[in-house]
Amino acid sequence: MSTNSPKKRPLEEINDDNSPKAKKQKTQNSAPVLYVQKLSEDAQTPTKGSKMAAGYDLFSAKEETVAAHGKALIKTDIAIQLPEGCYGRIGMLHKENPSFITQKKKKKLAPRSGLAWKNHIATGGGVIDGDYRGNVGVILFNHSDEPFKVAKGTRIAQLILEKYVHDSVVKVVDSLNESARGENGFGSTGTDSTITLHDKKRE
Ligand SMILES: O=c1ccn([C@H]2C[C@H](O)[C@@H](COP(=O)(O)OP(=O)(O)OP(=O)(O)O)O2)c(=O)[nH]1
Repeated sequence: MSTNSPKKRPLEEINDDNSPKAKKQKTQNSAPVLYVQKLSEDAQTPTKGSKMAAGYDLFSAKEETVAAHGKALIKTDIAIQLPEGCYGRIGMLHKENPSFITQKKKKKLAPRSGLAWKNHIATGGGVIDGDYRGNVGVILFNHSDEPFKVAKGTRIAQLILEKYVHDSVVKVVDSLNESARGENGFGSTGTDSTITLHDKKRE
């Protein structure tokens, strides 16, 4: 056998490169990373409810009560470093999400959906800057007549990683380019009153 002939890779190695396992590993290696620092023993790692879920569930680190028609800042006891070019947006758990389930009671309550929806709980604030390294807090508003108890370890909100333009500049101008929508807004595309508004304009 000639010593100059190019080295052939074993067949198994080639197959390995294309195997679903190898592909998954490659994807994982190049995936954007959300770094999470736990600030106390009560902190929980954000988790995705499903593979295609848009957001990571965030958990309350302490027991808190949100007063009726009141608000509270619920600490997660995690600090995060977002992937380059992203900010974090805190949003409400989807109403179909089995939310507000304490870890202990999970088995018992798992089929329940949308306590957030049923209990008139909404999130406020919600923008986590890329350079923020403090405790991620979730502002909860309670629009109901009853106090809302948040147990330790409760899923309270979701964190969505969103890409944004961070290097834009502001220019003040006398006019803007034309668009099909123009100044129409606030339900202009879907309510009867808007149709009247459009009709009036055409007259
Ligand atoms: O729901 C929220 C909103 C904000 N923050 C944190 C992350 C964010 O980067 C920082 C500052 O938030 P924001 O800029 O909205 O508040 P601000 O009142 O403008 O404060 P600052 O002057 O510190 O920017 O507070 C949270 O943990 N949860």
